[in-house]
Amino acid sequence: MKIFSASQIYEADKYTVEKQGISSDELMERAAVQIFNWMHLRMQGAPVKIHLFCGIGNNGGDGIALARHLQEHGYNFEVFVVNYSDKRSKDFLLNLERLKDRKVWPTFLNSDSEFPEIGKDDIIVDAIFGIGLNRTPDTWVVNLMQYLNNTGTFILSVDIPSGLYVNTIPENPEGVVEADYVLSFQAPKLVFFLPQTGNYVKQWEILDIGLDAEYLTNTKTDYEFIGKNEVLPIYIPREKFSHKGTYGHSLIIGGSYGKVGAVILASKSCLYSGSGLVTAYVPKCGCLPLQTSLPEAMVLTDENEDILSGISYDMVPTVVGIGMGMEKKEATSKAFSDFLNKYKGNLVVDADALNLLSENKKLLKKLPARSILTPHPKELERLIGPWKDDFEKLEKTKKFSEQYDCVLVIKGAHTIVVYDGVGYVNSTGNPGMATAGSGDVLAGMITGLVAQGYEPLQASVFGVYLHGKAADIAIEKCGYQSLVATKIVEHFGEAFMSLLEVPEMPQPESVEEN
Ligand SMILES: NC(=O)C1=CN([C@@H]2O[C@H](COP(=O)(O)OP(=O)(O)OC[C@H]3O[C@@H](n4cnc5c(N)ncnc54)[C@H](O)[C@@H]3O)[C@@H](O)[C@H]2O)[C@H](O)CC1
Ligand SMILES: [K+]
Repeated sequence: MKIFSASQIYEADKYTVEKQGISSDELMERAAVQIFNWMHLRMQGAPVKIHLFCGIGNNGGDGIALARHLQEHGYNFEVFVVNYSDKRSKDFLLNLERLKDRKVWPTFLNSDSEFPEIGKDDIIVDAIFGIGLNRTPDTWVVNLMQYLNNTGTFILSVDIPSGLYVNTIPENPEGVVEADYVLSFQAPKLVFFLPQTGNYVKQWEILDIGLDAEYLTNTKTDYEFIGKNEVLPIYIPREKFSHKGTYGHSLIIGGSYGKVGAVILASKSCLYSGSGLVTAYVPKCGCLPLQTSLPEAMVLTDENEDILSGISYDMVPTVVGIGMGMEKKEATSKAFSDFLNKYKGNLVVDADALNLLSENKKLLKKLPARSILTPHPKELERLIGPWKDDFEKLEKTKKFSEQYDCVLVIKGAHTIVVYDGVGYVNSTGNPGMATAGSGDVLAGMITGLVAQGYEPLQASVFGVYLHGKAADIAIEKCGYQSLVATKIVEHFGEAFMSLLEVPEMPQPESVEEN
């Protein structure tokens, strides 16, 4: 699903209005009807008090139009106009008139107004600011937002939590509504998924307001939201007349005394994601644990007992995954540099191999084209330098990825894969994954997918999705706290199978036989 910028949404509006021969107010009406239907389906006419807080732009207009539908269906509601400016939008005014025609009189809130009483079990509709916010809200509006947040009442935000911008981070973190649910028009906004702003959005859903399909399809976006529909076309089914050679030979290089587990996890993950063959390259101390815990993998050993000191092997890997549990000893650093001088094939770089790249930036130029780098936030910072906010982080990452022609996997609650100027925002995963070894498992999975012929970008996007999906399936059985990395691997099979599941169709009501 595409993630549009604010200017693209405004353009889509304009295009839709022209092409469908409708007025902009009709688009607002569609938005309001969609929100009303969503609420009506859940509330079924319940007399719960609804407090609508409406700004004076089109987001406020949506709220005012919604109030009209609530009145028509006998709901218990009250409308407040948050009068933060005298530049009221045309469609806001039109809907305000329509509401007044129905004898509904909103309360106008100004800088000196007292805020209304709100019960814990009531509902707040937040239609104060939408995607048109372009400066910090006035102090009294920030106070109102704080007041609403502190009521503990369920907050339903229209389009976006008021106070959030679409393309930047709010200057004042207090001046944002904390939404329990956001009903966003046509497409999610990038800020729903970023660490600094995602906390303002507990849950979200898309409402289709019928923006022009041709515009939506043909417009290229800087970000995409990756769900099942997006990964299904990537999936390569297995062929009947295939053999283990068809699915590649992965070489996992890493490990040091006390950190052999990282290589075991990555190798296991690589096998479970479908790599035909897996060889692990480890210091001598890693041989026995690998052979006993993972008989499917082959093992090559370094001359050194405890660390990697020279990487040489007599096989031709389809892909190399390097860095898990590797440590940054001098001999290892030299071995890694020598390896990069020689190796020009598919490469996945993780953990301490990333840190070695950060410490010796000259090595970056030696990375084979389209190498995949899988940093967590600290490793990313070491690679690209500090950032002032999430947007700058993304811009710097894009630049870095272009400069070194590499795919960057920014790990986080919503992992974002960056390549060729586009960010692919993952939809799966859960807080249980914040556990030791889950990164090794991801790197192993992506390596395994590359081995099977997935292109580096596809392998990264698909691997991140499946890794999160496996964890989502696993927590159904073990809960967040007990989700260890091994359990993620053990649910890869179910994650793959979930791709082929067809959503259950509603059954026709059974007809009783006489
Ligand atoms: N295609 C769609 O998604 C549709 C969305 N709709 C709704 O329209 C809003 C966007 O409306 P817009 O009028 O452009 O912006 P806002 O409602 O967010 O209004 C803000 C308004 O006020 C000015 N302003 C901005 N920041 C401040 C500030 N800090 N203090 C005071 N004033 C400020 C600014 O000039 C704006 O004009 C979208 O989110 C949807 O809810 C349509 O209803 C249908 C199509
Ligand atoms: K809003």
